[in-house]
Amino acid sequence: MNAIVELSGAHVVHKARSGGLFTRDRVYALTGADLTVAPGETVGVVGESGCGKSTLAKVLVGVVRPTSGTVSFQGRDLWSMPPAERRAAVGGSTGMIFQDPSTALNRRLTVRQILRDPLDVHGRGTKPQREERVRELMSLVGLPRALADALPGQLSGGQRQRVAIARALALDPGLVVADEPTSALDVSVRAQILNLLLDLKERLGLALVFVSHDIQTVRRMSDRVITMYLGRIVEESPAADVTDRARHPYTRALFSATPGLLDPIDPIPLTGPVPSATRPPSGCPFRTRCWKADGVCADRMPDFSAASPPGHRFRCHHPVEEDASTRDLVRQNHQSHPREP
Ligand SMILES: Nc1ncnc2c1ncn2[C@@H]1O[C@H](COP(=O)(O)OP(=O)(O)OP(=O)(O)O)[C@@H](O)[C@H]1O
Repeated sequence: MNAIVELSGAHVVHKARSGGLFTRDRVYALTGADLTVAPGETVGVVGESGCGKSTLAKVLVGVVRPTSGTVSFQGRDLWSMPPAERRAAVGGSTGMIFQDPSTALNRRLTVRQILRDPLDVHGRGTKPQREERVRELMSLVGLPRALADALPGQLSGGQRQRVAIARALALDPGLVVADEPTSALDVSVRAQILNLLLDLKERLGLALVFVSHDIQTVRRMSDRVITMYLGRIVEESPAADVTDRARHPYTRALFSATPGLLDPIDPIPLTGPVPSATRPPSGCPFRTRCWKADGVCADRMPDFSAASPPGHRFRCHHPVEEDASTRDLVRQNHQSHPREP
């Protein structure tokens, strides 16, 4: 089946800023990302703050242009298209849902205007057809019609996020990218929004890329989980296996620290801070915190190795043994302290 979107060797490098001014330093937000999203699948993206999850999400929907590498939409290189064609391709294929609907929605526009805007911009249908589409979108996300003339400030947080979801769906995209879609919401409405996303995905056959700090939710929502560390994708694993069969030490450590996923055991400790994205370590970026690291890890970043089942791959010179339990890893970690190679 053709991929909806495919990244190949995508790098994003920003100029670093200090006190509002650019410095000579560079921030390596995304390094060599290869990723394919197929129709109908849900891909979860996990990793600590600053590891490049949002950057990856924005590259996937054409909001950020990679410094190098390619982004292909249905086989066509997005950034070599003329701008008008690119906008049409992005608008018609993808929708994005941001973390905070209060800032993502124009507070001066009514719900009806917010939902009609993408239809107007992309010239979809006649005026009455657009009005009908707005009604359809509101009903799709469970918003009462009476709210059509409300402003975002008159809605609850959950209702605002429903508007943002409806807007992302306006042009009937095949892919929706949701970047922390529930983290700004009250705990009581988070489950409703997640269930809505799952329901829409099923009903509309959407592919979903779901970025979240909440590892438990990512695992529950996704078919496949991508682990990122300091701008790099270090593992791709079927979601069902990611808790106790992931092969990258970082993925195992991340999931071991999530309450409720494993038997109550001590998490695998990670020593030291995440290094700066301005000066990432040589070789494998995780080596400075990894209990398995040695000289080769400092020399070069390993290529991806394939693991079972198909679709599982990781980048590590010293992967976790296939049958190692998290308890084994905690023990190993205690025995060998991470060394600076
Ligand atoms: N426009 C920018 N200019 C400079 N640096 C940036 C810019 N956007 C992102 N960065 C940096 O790039 C790195 C990756 O950022 P990104 O927002 O993608 O991470 P993240 O994993 O989504 O973080 P979080 O979970 O905290 O949202 C970080 O070091 C961040 O500070």
